[in-house]
Amino acid sequence: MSNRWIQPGDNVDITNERKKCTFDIEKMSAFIHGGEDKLQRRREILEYVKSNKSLGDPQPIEFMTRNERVENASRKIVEMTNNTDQIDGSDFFGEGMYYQALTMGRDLHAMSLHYVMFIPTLQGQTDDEQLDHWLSLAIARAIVGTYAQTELGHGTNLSKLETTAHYDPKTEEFVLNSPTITAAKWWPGALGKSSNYAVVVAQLYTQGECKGPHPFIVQLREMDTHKPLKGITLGDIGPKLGINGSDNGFLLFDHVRIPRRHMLMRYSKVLPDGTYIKPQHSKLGYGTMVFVRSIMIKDQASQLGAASTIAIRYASVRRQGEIIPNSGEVQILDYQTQQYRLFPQLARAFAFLFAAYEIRDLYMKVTEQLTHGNTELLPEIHALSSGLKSVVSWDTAQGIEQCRLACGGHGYSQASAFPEIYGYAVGGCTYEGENIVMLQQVARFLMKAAEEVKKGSANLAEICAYIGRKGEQHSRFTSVDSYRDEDIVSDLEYVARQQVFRAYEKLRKAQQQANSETAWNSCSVELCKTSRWHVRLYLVKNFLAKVSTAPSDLRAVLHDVARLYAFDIITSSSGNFYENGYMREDQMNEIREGVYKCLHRIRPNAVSLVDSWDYDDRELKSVLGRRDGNVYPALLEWAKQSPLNKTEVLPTFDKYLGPMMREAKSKL
Ligand SMILES: CCCCCCCCCCCCCCCCCCCCC/C=C/C(=O)SCCNC(=O)CCNC(=O)[C@H](O)C(C)(C)COP(=O)(O)OP(=O)(O)OC[C@H]1O[C@@H](n2cnc3c(N)ncnc32)[C@H](O)[C@@H]1OP(=O)(O)O
Ligand SMILES: Cc1cc2nc3c(=O)[nH]c(=O)nc-3n(C[C@H](O)[C@H](O)[C@H](O)COP(=O)(O)OP(=O)(O)OC[C@H]3O[C@@H](n4cnc5c(N)ncnc54)[C@H](O)[C@@H]3O)c2cc1C
Repeated sequence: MSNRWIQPGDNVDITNERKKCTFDIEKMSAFIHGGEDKLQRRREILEYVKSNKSLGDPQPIEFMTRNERVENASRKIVEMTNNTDQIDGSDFFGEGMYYQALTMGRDLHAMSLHYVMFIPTLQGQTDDEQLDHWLSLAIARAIVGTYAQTELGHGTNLSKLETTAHYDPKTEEFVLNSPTITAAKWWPGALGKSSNYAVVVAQLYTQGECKGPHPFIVQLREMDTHKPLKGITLGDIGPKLGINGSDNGFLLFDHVRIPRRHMLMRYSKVLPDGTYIKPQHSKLGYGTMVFVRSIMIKDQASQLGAASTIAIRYASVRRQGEIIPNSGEVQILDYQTQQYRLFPQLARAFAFLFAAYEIRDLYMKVTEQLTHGNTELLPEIHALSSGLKSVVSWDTAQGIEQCRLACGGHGYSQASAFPEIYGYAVGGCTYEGENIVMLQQVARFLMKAAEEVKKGSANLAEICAYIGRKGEQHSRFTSVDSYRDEDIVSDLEYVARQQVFRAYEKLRKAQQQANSETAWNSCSVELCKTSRWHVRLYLVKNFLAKVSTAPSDLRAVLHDVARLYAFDIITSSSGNFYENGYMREDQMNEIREGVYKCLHRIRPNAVSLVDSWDYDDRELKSVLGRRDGNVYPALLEWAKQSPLNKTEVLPTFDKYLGPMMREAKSKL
């Protein structure tokens, strides 16, 4: 079988790995990326990005100062968006995200929020007339916007946001104000220096009543000079753990007036006389968050896929220690512990990517239904996107760290790209709703389902139908080889269902003794566990179902990966499966053996599996993960670019170290 990943001059070990591959990598790449046509488009976009020198970095960004990073990112995003004819702009999830990942990397930039939240909010929250006016300006890039919701004092609890928008019917204007320091908007991406517009979420007051948080479009800076408008104070919030190419910002209003029609009025409205028209569903205004939570799943999967690619490739070229004495040092990928550390991360990346396709499809369905005023699926997409966002971003962050650790010392260097990948991805645990908080949103959905079941209703959404099923009292497991997909799912359903009812009963009891919120708080650890099990069950079910749709010659290898994902979940929570004698210790021990079997079976295909994700070096940006495996000369070249190496002797020597040593020597 031909293999496009093998080229002359490559490291011998990585080449040998690729020669061992038992499946068609191109076919696998097409399956992973949604079809041959999609794969072909990836290749065309890559070719274009590589051919346009202006889309490149003048030096590795790790060696740049923050100001240089912001400038470099701004230059590239303008060049990138000057050339959007290179992609199908309607395919944000596929071509848009790939084009931006290749060009911009993981440092974000002046227009990330413009594309990820500002434009989607205009699309989702404006009425027709507003859409006509604002969307064309935003798409043409005549204005650059962000999404300013979080404040210094409140991010999670939107009902307590402090920024106010008081309607004045005399002038038909809203007056935006930040009454306290804690009302300052804080965090919005590209707010500090780049954006001149923002969707600002503020408490709407009309006719003397507060109507809760609503979105408004607000001009922040003068069009020509880019100076802040009167009454507006804003700036950058300083360096962060990651995404330092983005100027996340702060913003305060001092009685700034905006026209009535700058309130986004697709769902809620304020009429000229101040009459408030409420939306059909109270959370329709939160739609952009649901959108971002949905696209985050793919983004997080890509980051974990990249980390796994780097670590697995590196483990195939790194030789250290002997397994059989005097027979030469082995590739570290041959250590079972290394496989145990890395292959589950790759398996997770697959599980998350396949879930990302599902949530994308559900999001599109919900959007379509909303155009007809149908809000039926809102609770389901809110629960699923919140749950996936939380579990996926957490596992991704932990997985990236495992990959880093598995690369030893070199994993700690920024040459590996791990610090950048981690700094970028771990933000996902916090933004778009702190994970623990979002898990509790899922739990609300699950507790309602449990209540329905208790009441004898069979009317549950498919996603939580397992809660109403009776299920087996004992696992059907007899041996790993005969452990069918439906048995795996049934075992996970048992544990997820048990946890739902454990939390439900605990909550019910607590509610008899305390008010609803206090009761909820006293059960919240169990409630979060419930949500995690629900999401893991979904991920496993979806992964196995997806594998069954793969071309037949890919199914065996993918099935090993999917089973590893499931077995890893089961064995790392064995206690839950022993409850009520559902599973025996000997059965669990067999499943544990199943993990080792999967590792052994995946080992020969490990490098080819990560090649199938189709990361180009341009996207990975990692010396350790480079396609050709020639890591050591590349590390030396990378280090030589350090600004500290521009001179043989640093001024600090003459200032500090030199005098110290000379003085010490003179005293001897
Ligand atoms: C032309 C092409 C060009 C191409 C260029 C392309 C360039 C592309 C660039 C691509 C880059 C790709 C990378 C993508 C990812 C990376 C992006 C990084 C950017 C990060 C940006 C971050 C932004 C933010 O963080 S914005 C701020 C987000 N904030 C939050 O999420 C706040 C969290 N809090 C909440 O959501 C709520 O307050 C909540 C849910 C905690 C509680 O709300 P509440 O009002 O107090 O409600 P509650 O009483 O608890 O519940 C009431 C009821 O309502 C239900 N509910 C709540 N929310 C929703 C919802 N959203 N939808 C539906 N229902 C909801 C809730 O469940 C309750 O229901 P019941 O139980 O029935 O009562
Ligand atoms: C990289 C990054 C980019 C961001 N970009 C934007 C942006 O573009 N626009 C924007 O508006 N915002 C943005 N944010 C802000 C982000 O959305 C918020 O930080 C996030 O929603 C969490 O809110 P918080 O900071 O108020 O956390 P807090 O709510 O203060 O959380 C602190 C702790 O309290 C816990 N906690 C809070 N409430 C509860 C509860 N009810 N029950 C149990 N535990 C609770 C949390 O679990 C957490 O452990 C960004 C943040 C980051 C890190």
